[in-house]
Amino acid sequence: MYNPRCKDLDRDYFPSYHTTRFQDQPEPNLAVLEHFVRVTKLHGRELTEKQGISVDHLRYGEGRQLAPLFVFVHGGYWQEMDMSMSCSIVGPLVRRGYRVAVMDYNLCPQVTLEELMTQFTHFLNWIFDYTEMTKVSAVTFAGHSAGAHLLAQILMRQNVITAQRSKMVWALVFLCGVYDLRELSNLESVNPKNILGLNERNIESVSPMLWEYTDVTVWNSTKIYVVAAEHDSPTFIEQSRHYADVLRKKGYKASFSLFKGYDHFDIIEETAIDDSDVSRFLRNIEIE
Ligand SMILES: N[C@@H](CC(=O)c1ccccc1NC=O)C(=O)O
Repeated sequence: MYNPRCKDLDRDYFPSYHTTRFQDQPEPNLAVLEHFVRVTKLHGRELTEKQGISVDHLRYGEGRQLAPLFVFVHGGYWQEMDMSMSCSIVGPLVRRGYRVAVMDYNLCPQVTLEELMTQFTHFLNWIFDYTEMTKVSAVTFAGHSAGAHLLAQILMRQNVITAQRSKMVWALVFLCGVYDLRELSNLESVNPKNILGLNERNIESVSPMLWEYTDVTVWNSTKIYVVAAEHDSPTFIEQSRHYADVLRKKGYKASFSLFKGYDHFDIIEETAIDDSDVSRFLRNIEIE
């Protein structure tokens, strides 16, 4: 167990129960999630309405000059949220000279998690084709929660990610993710009626914590940041700490950090604010 003292795993795997905000509301967990959806959707709309940034699936830079690309993969435990709630991160990065790609993906149970993971590798392939076609200078990938889990595959798919491609990757940012799915696969709260399609046969192959990593050296120019929020559950925090350890022991340049003051949701909401702690962290990645 990631948190041996945990008495209620359902609770530990329900990020909204761990917020310290909205305590004056009858159900703070519902309030934090409702707030997250409202605020992140607003961030998306404001990009076009107030900030003059066009959000298609990709924002192209003016002309074809070299620019770094930032790719964001949203969370929602593979079954909720979509692109319209995933644009908070765009504004501050565009203002720093990045192009930003925000990924949309099929949700469970329309696809099983295994199918979604396969589709994610197609997305990675497409992104790298795009970087090659449009002269992107470097790429940073960030995933939140379930999106961090999906992103972990980038380290495994040598058939898609050639050495030349991994050298283009400045950083991988894993925000508040889960990397070992064994505990959550039987929780009705996270996997109702097994909509993720998990079983004993596939549980290890969908758990990045348990993978054998080979070809680590092709990633020696990529920094890996494994981040958890202070007000994530102890289980979530330990998953991140442990995953950073696993990666470091394999030889990756991986670090763990706990972001003070944030919960699972405002760590994303505040990516929309140019001088928030999380935006400052994302911005510093390029100069570290
Ligand atoms: N229903 C969950 C929501 C959730 O897990 C979640 C929501 C938005 C973004 C990320 C999430 N978690 C991981 O992917 C909860 O209330 O905590």
